[in-house]
Amino acid sequence: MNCASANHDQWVEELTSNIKKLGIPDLPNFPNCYPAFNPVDIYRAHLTEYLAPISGAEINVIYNAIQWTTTLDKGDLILPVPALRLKGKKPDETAKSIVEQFPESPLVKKPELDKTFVKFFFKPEPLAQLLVPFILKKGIEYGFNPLNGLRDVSDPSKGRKKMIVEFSSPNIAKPFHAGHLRSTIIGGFLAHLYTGAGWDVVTMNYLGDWGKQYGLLAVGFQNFGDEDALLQNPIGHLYDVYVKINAIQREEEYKVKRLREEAKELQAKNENVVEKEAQIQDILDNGIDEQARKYFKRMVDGDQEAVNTWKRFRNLSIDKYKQTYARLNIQFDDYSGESQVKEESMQDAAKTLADQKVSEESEGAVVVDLTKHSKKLGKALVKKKDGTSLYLTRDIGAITERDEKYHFDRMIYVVASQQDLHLAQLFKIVEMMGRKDLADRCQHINFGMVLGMSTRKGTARFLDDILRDVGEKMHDVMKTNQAKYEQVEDPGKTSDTLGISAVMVQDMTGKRINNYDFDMDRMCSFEGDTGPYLQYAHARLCSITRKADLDPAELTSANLGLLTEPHAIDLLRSLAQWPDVFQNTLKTLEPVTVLTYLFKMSHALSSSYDHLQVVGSEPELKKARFALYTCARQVLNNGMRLLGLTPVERYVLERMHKG
Ligand SMILES: NC(=[NH2+])NCCC[C@H](N)C(=O)O
Repeated sequence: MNCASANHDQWVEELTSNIKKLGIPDLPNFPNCYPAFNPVDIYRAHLTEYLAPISGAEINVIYNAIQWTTTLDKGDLILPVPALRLKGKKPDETAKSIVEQFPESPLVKKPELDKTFVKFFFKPEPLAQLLVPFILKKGIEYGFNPLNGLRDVSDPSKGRKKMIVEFSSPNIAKPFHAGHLRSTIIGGFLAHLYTGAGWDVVTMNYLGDWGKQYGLLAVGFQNFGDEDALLQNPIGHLYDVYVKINAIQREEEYKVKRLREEAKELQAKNENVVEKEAQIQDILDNGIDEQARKYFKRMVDGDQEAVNTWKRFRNLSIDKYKQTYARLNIQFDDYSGESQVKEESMQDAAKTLADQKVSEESEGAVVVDLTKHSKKLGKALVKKKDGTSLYLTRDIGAITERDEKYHFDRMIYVVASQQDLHLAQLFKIVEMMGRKDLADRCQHINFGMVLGMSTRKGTARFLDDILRDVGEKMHDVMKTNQAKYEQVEDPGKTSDTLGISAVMVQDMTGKRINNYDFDMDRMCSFEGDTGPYLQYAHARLCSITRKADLDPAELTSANLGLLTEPHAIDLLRSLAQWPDVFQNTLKTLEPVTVLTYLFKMSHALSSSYDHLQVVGSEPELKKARFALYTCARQVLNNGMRLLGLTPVERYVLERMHKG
């Protein structure tokens, strides 16, 4: 996607000659206008040129005022006249005079008036001539725009902007809960989004892998660890070990409490408490909690053996995570984590906070009083009485380290909204340290909860369990159509992919901030806007390609003037919107923006099948329709990949070929 490449130059030449044939003299050149990436920008520029003399508004204002529409009955592009900010003129009158004076255009029909709006509809034939070769040429890049990420659009040599997306970030030896699942899905999507926009994206996983509880885990392993089990299933085994040792620790805690009460009672009766106190002291000195504390201290002090054991647990867990992430099309460039934050960076930050009188001592601990800025932010603890760091302290150290290591232009933290306060405190403290520049480059992307996520066998613990369950469910469903089932090459793999799509699409169906119910039946259903439905739409297009048995190279010679039916035209109009949907998604940062579009497009597609048959049509018509469906498949494929889905080429389901 190098815009300076010979490939790109050749494409620009081709496109220029193509639009000349349509009566447009040259490719437009405006700020925010990317004709080589977004065909609708050619229309925007064309409309701007026609609107300038008749509206009296300024060119840039007009260009930016022209909007895309979410439903095609509103037109392909729409001009809200008030957005032209023409002083002293009534918008409805201006709109009327624009409609009356708008000259005959090679690209759009006569505009329509709708109160203070002017609606523009694309002429079908030029649209087909412009769009189909455009999509065929751009292929897997259609819709994406690598120029968005340039530091300076007029000078690509200044390089691309750098983005860190921190997401997923599970805690080792703890369950991978729904919050991590959502962070993984949304973060993966954001990474694809910014990569598609030409940013230089670093994906980062910030593991929860530090703190006294990891000393506890090591002690647990000394007691209950099993080498074979560890190697076979590190995540599951470490979790089991953790649960066991944690139970003992709790028991001891409870025992101390009870002994203390008993000692109190004895004291009240003036009896001897020496024995009870010795028992209490023994637990406090030698119990699991103290062992864990000592072990963690060894880790902090860099004791080789302790550190190595810890590294092993961590590395084995990461290897396993990697396999699971790969199923979701996700790779991390950087497995960082709380354990990786240097003591030095935390101390530097602590010193700055103290020097600037931002932090203060409070009963032996160190706090930052944020209530001066906002009551909601409260007082944040940054150092415990015993001098050890906290989750927040480590995040403060980490943010400065990342800045030094990556010099990022922006960083996104994809974390559940339960941690809104934590991240707000983090950003505020960084600002108060005199690093507003750094805080301003960071953003918290939050999301709501998943309710009732459980597997067939009980409460969900790990991502793998969830994916296995939905995969099995999809497999069952596929088997209900035995004849079709037999055509699927690797049903296990296909059902796995479908299951993953089901989970992901359900997750992305609402706005991020909304909670939703984890509903396995609904997400695996083919009725309604689900992952399997989207996969079905894609697989069906692939099947058309197979059956048409045409050489893709022949498509360039298709007679696109034959695409005249309303269904064909509406499908083309919908396909033209995809680059604008992508641009809009960069603003909303919501996967649902993409998903809503893909479902709408798929519906247009499915209602067109009966009207636009490929097999059995005249050869020329067959070719033209095949070109149209090839474009639709490309757009669906690009959209699905942006969401992190793996489009399947062949699969079966109950309602197959119903539509
Ligand atoms: N920089 C951060 N604090 N990222 C979020 C980490 C999430 C944390 N490991 C948890 O599970 O709650």
